[in-house]
Amino acid sequence: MSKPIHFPPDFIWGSATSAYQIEGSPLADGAGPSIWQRFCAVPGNVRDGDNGDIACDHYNRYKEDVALMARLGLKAYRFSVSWSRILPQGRGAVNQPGLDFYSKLIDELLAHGIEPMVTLYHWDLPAALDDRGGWLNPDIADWFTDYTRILFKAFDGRVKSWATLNEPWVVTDGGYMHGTLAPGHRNLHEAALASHNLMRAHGSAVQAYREIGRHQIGIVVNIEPKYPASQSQEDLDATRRADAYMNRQYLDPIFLGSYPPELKQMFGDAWPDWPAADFDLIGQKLDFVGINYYTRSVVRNEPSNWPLKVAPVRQPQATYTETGWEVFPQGLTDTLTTFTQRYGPMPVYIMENGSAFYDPPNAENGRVHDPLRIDCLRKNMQALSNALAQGVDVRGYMVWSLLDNLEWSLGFAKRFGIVHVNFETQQRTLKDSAYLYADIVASNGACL
Ligand SMILES: N#[N+]C[C@@H]1[C@@H](O)[C@H](O)[C@@H](O)[C@@H]2O[C@H]12
Repeated sequence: MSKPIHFPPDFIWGSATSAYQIEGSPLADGAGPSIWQRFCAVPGNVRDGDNGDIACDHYNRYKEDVALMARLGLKAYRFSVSWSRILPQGRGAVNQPGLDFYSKLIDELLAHGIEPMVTLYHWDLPAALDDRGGWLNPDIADWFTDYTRILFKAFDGRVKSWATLNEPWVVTDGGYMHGTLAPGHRNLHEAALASHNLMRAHGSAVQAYREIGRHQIGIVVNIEPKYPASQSQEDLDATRRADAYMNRQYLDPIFLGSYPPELKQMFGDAWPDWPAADFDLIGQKLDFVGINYYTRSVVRNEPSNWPLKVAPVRQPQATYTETGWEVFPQGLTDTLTTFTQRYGPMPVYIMENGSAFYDPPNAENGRVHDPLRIDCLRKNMQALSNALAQGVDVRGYMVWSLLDNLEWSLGFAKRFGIVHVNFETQQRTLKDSAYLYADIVASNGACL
């Protein structure tokens, strides 16, 4: 029987997006190109040749979208800042119209009683910095810190929640290990170097915030809990490797002062002995951790698979989303309890959770019925409540996503929004899941 669903009275309900996925107008008002602009321009990189030139046109429609958030009763909105709007060359001269856009967005949110939660880096590195090596250049820790200082000084009076990075694992695994995401490299040595430089940049930005900021700062990581396909030693070892690579790689250096030993075993000479001083920098105290949870994976040993030698095992009875992810709400509970057990109690936000299903508007009444997304949402709410009942200090939940948007290399075909976007007309239509989410927010989950 399901346990009673309960959320703390001050639980923060919101939604999440990212700049390149929704804003459009990537070069407007003096902005510089990002690596995603370049990546999308290479034929074959993005499904259907899609790109962020228009996306949800949020750059021009942000007031309409904030009004949508207010209609849903959201208490918070997690968005990212495009680095190359602020610093078109990634460093040097500030582009004031870029700052002005985010200042107006923040004021619009505050005017509607919606807390802005800012992600400083959500994958759209300025192309000019990639020309200087990007995340492979150790100087990027200083470049990133200089960029974040500009935002801290400009917005910390109005923004009370900052996250340095979004999903560093995806940045390195997609961008440098497998080449499926910008900047499209496939190099084991580069993946290790990018990963470590991301963490150095994270620590340096937190250090800068402690000099300037007055509120809270954290990091957002994706966690995909790993479950062994069998109790054989090979599968148990494979599961540990997968967990070390995807989950512990980013939280261990922050909270435990070292990387999981499995990484050196997997990467070999591609994984140097990093300087001890780097871990002092990376290990800056955080005010919260943001966790993005979507799915789990069941893992078996697969010696032929470079470089982790693991393979996922599809679960025959399970429901899978359009992105091929198993619907497994128990994994959300397990992620949260495991986090607390490994790193100790601390404030956690679910900064992304959602599902991609294709639900076209009903031809007769224009409504968007999305029963599978509603089923996922209900089950994840139960799982979240169960984690809270087990003592995990979860402070809030941001549904991914407010709007259907550019799903990176999957283009616009994969729709995560609780609000449907017609990308021809830019018409927004609340899906049935948006109405349910509004009820959840209004009742603090009591409607479930
Ligand atoms: N795929 N998928 C959906 C979602 C993606 O759209 C976000 O930008 C990422 O932070 C994270 O991968 C999750």
